[in-house]
Amino acid sequence: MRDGDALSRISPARQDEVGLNEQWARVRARLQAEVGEVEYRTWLKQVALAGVAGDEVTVILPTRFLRDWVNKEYGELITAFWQAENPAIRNVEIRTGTQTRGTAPSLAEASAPVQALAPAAAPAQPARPDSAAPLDQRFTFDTFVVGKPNEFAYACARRVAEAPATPGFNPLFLYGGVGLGKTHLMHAIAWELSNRGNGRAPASVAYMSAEKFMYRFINALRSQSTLEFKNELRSVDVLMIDDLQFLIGKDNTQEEFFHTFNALVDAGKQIVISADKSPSDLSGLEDRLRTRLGCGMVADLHATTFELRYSILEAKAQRAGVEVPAKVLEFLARKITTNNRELEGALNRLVAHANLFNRPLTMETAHEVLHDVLRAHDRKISIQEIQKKVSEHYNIRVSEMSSARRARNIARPRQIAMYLAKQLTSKSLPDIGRHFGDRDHTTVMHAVNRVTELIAQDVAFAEDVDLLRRTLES
Ligand SMILES: Nc1ncnc2c1ncn2[C@@H]1O[C@H](COP(=O)(O)OP(=O)(O)OP(=O)(O)O)[C@@H](O)[C@H]1O
Repeated sequence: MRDGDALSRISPARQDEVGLNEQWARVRARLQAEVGEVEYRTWLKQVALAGVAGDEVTVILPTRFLRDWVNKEYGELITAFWQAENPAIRNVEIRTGTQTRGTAPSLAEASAPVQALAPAAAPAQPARPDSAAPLDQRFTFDTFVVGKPNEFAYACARRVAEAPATPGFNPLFLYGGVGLGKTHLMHAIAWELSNRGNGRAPASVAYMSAEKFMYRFINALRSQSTLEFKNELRSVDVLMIDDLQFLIGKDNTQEEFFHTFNALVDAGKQIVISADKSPSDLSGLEDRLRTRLGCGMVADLHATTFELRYSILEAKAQRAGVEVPAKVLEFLARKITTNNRELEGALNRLVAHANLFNRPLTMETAHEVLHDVLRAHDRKISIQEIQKKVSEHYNIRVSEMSSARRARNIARPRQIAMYLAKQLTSKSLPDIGRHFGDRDHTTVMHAVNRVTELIAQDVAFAEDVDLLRRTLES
């Protein structure tokens, strides 16, 4: 997008914030006028100004997909409009990121290098040593949905955040399967402790994965700075190590961790650990470490229930400001049962779709957008099962599914069964045809199209098919 020839004579841009915002408002208005309201709302409304550094403007978009699309389709237009506003601008950089304030950055930020501006991280990160990892701003107690499977772990985490290093809660050991919220709870504790009010000073918190701990330790060994590493870690109020199972088989790192652990607990500091198993099941960890890990509070995050999954989806959809019908939430909560990360990922895809196309979400859209995820979670519904259920529903004999009879009361249920076979199984059209009296794949395709049409035209018919689908999926 650079246009070096024409503009190389012009000095770097130094704009005050007001001027910058005004220019940006005019650029947006011109974009809107140029591409029209619908296109603007679909693709460009979410473009936000991140800042100006030298002769380069940086704008940001919330997703990579949007960034790439806007870059490809509108990059030149945005650059041209910026240059028309301000001839000192030579380049417009389009990145992913989110804006935390409604306006452009301050003058000090605007003249800082672009790399420092995007993507914007929201709340200030807590005081922590250099080796600690940043915290995810989304992982707070407010956004954690509590249900039967995680209420105990949540209560323990809350307790530690309110009164760290209370005997009986130190260390706090959180364990459970993949994606059940261990990291979320750890970050929530860290945010809480680092923003403490009521006259209490913010605690210094070091959160890192066990893997990072090991690499930091190895680096310290190499650069002969183990003393600094030890001092750095031992100076914190709270040490959190995520995914401790990574230390299995890493004897030297375990040893170092054991000493750090002891030094901190002896000094009255809080330790929070997460792992995929309980301390007693973490075979491969040294016995003395396992014993110490289990001597505080051990809390299990159990596999989620349908109710918890539904509540998580509901809360996340609400936060995203997108109306998702209860039927769609229920469908996702029934279908994606293994881990909350996948559940959230599926919802995010639906939300992005709804935002992009500005269309309400329906069951059809959910099936369309998430077909790959759903297929992976397929309960392996068989065609025979579908044929049986549909026959029962329409009160016909199962053998009619394969018969040559073309009477409407037989042919329509047969078409519905073919449609459901296409939707709910991963079988190909010829495969499906074979199960229905060796019919040709074009017959199956016709059935799928006909049922799709009828669903769009006839509400009662759509409800009938949906009911059958839900019965089969439950
Ligand atoms: N109870 C919950 N309420 C809201 N969001 C949740 C909940 N449980 C999990 N999540 C979300 O699911 C995703 C995965 O959670 P998290 O990363 O905390 O899992 P984890 O148990 O640490 O997994 P791993 O074993 O892979 O480290 C995150 O986006 C998190 O916000």
